[in-house]
Amino acid sequence: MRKKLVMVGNGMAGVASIEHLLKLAPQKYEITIFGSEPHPNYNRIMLSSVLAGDTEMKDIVINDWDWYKDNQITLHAGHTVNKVDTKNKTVATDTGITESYDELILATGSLPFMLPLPGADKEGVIAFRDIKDCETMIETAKQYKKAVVIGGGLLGLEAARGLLNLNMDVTVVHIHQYLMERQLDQTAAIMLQRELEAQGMKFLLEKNSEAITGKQRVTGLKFDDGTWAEADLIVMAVGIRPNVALAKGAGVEINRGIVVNDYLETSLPNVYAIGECAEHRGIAYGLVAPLYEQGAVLAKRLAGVETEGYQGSVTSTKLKVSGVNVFSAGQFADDLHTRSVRVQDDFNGIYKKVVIKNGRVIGSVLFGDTSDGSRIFSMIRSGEDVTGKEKQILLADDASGKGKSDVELVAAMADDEIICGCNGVSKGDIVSAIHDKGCTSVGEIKACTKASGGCGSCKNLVEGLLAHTLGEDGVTTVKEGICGCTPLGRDEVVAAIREMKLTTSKEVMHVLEWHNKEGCSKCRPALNYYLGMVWPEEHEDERESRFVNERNHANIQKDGRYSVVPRIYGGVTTPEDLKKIADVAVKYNVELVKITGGQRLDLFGIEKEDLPKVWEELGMESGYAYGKALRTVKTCVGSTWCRFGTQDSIQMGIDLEKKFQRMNTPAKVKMAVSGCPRNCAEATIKDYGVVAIDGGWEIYVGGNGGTDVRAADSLVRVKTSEEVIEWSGAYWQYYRENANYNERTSKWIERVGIDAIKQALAKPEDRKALFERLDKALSLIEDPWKEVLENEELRKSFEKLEVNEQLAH
Ligand SMILES: Cc1cc2nc3c(=O)[nH]c(=O)nc-3n(C[C@H](O)[C@H](O)[C@H](O)COP(=O)(O)OP(=O)(O)OC[C@H]3O[C@@H](n4cnc5c(N)ncnc54)[C@H](O)[C@@H]3O)c2cc1C
Ligand SMILES: NC(=O)c1ccc[n+]([C@@H]2O[C@H](COP(=O)([O-])OP(=O)(O)OC[C@H]3O[C@@H](n4cnc5c(N)ncnc54)[C@H](O)[C@@H]3O)[C@@H](O)[C@H]2O)c1
Ligand code: SF4
Ligand code: FES
Repeated sequence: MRKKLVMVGNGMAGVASIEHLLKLAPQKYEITIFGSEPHPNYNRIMLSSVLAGDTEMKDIVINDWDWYKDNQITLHAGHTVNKVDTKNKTVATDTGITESYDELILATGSLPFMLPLPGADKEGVIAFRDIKDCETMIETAKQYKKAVVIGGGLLGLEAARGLLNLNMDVTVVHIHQYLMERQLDQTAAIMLQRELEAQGMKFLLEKNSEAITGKQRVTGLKFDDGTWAEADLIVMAVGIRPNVALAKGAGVEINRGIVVNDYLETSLPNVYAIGECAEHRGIAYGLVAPLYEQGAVLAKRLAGVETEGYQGSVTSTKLKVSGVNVFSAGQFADDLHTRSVRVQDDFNGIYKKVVIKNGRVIGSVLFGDTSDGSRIFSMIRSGEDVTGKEKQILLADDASGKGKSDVELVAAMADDEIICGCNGVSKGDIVSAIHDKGCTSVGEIKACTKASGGCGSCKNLVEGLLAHTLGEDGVTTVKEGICGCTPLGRDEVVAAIREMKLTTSKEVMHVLEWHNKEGCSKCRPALNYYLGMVWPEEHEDERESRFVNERNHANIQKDGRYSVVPRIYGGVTTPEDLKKIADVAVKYNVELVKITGGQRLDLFGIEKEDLPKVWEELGMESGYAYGKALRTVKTCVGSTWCRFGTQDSIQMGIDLEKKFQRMNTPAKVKMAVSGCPRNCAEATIKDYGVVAIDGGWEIYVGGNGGTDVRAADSLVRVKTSEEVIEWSGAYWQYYRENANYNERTSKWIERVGIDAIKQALAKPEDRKALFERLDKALSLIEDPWKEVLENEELRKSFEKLEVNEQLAH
């Protein structure tokens, strides 16, 4: 006789455990499952993707009706168990079904916390927890416009992104000073907020909701500061509470959740609890990875297989919002006993932080680039000693000191270890898909096993496992799109812009079927650049797509104020200009005047609202110190003053700067001119360097003096100054037309090879055509400072700091 196993709750944790049990002891139990929801077991995580329109409801079913039949499981879907009689070992449902058990699993999950606000029972006030909520939102969006999401945590932001995709006007109301405070520090949260605002989300921070207004249906949300927000739909995403009512009624010990030991046993015999309803060593988890780990242990216990028990989990999270990469793990906040390593790059929207205590990594926050996530998470879990290599965790260029590579990480994993937490896919499952189903790419693994189809944070590990199993050559690498919003690469996008005559980012995203209709911080500035490059006349610069410095034509500093660098051609100034600069510096309390490495004067500590006045009073052109553009042309004194000089390097530098100022480029570019091979202007570590030689000039390209120092390659030797300008124009246009957005010339040349560039510029007629195209583009660009001064609306945008920007300071 088989023993009777009854499970209450047909959700992710419980059914995953049953799957394990069926593998370990297929015949041991006669299994009955009760579930309140009228569906077979589905992937709750993927509701965010369904809402965002990226996945269809039918694709999130984990085990369909047939699976229950095939495994002889009786499923009562749509029936809620409302009584457990532990004496007689029976359960009873609200629909009149009674079932006896030998072993009982409580897998009742959580309930969304609903703020007990007056009016919370009105039509249009919902949570985001199940298929029904998801369907309600999709239906509501067809009829109504204004959505308010209460709660700026993971769930709230994923709901908000989905509602935006449904064309609703979405405001997120958050009680805390910054978003996702349970997962992020303030720096990462501000970067996230900026990115989401750029996607169209609105935020009301530090707002305490007081009441919901409306008659039958909601009309708005009132706050305790007397303000109000209009709403046709309110989604509450303010956390969850373990669903313990049934267990409590049965006399099982409850704390926050149902208290369980390492074997998932409750205080009563033959009654187990698993998943979000359970509390193990004081923790009730709210993510699936720990629940799968619990499931494996419970399955062993029920199958009679030896297990050392569940030891608790370290968790990591990743926000599932297209175009935004956010990762958080462990203890990410600093305290007296921790020290951290951080990398912050506001220009590319990247922030990485690793928190270390007693020589061990205990937590991390990554924003913008989360590719290090699995590696760092593995360090947290293993507790390995990183003393002396702390900085290399984030900063090493190669793998040395960075810890294990993804291939090494997966190689060391046991077969039943979970690689994809979102979908509960183990290393063994993926290896089987590779061997038995012939999968050779991440896309194929996703299609076969669903691994990497959720938050995407396991993608590196899946890639590592493919490489480990098949060898590097056996893996099919699918070309990466320019960002997560599209599978298309740069060349395909640029070709489509040309061929289909696309002139706005919206058009590109629409016609090329971007997954995320608003784009993201990676593709929006890139598209704006490509469009401007291909259609200099037709494309209107999309200011909102640019990063903050380019929008404000000045460099934002650490303290939120700005620095201003006026154009000083060739690094040569005059007493009149110096006087003007000094006057402005005094008048606007400039705290620091600094001579830069590029021979310019940088005025630090200017308030945003003063920027237009400063520009007006300087009466000089913008030095573009903030832009992906020509920054500076550095010169040495040259033949006019220097006894070694063979050419007039100052004049050459001024001519180059006057000709190419305001030129937009894929990444910033710097030039230099030296009057003899002694090269005092350091021209061979510039993007474009000109060095005087006997009877002419030698032109160098692709140098870099920054993080990755690179000596420039010699491009050509020419005789006259006119030829220097001609080659320069052709070279710049070729770079503009062929490099990836954000690709410095040094990286570009390494990628395409100097010979290819020499070949492309070899013919005079090709150089002429390139030059003409650049000339055309340059003729259309105005000085950006002047543009602001002459445009009332633009000037106004500097007047007052917006609330959200104030926070960023
Ligand atoms: C939109 C969304 C996105 C998420 N994204 C992520 C993510 O990216 N990563 C992550 O790790 N986690 C995510 N989560 C959390 C994750 O879904 C949960 O941690 C997980 O589903 C919990 O599994 P569970 O089995 O404990 O509970 P559930 O999946 O909630 O299952 C419990 C089931 O029991 C049923 N039930 C309850 N009481 C009874 C009763 N008395 N009788 C019969 N049936 C009953 C419920 O109806 C429910 O179907 C997300 C959650 C949501 C809502
Ligand atoms: N990508 C993911 O991993 C993912 C996605 C969705 C949900 N989840 C999980 O689902 C569960 C529910 O998510 P959640 O975001 O609701 O929970 P949460 O507890 O992580 O976040 C709730 C947020 O709401 C805010 N809040 C609380 N009261 C508020 C109020 N009165 N007004 C405004 N804001 C208020 C809190 O400050 C908090 O940031 C969590 O366990 C979460 O981990 C995970
Ligand atoms: S590079 Fe030559 S010309 Fe220029 S300053 Fe140095 S020595 Fe003089
Ligand atoms: S861990 Fe989220 S998709 Fe794999």
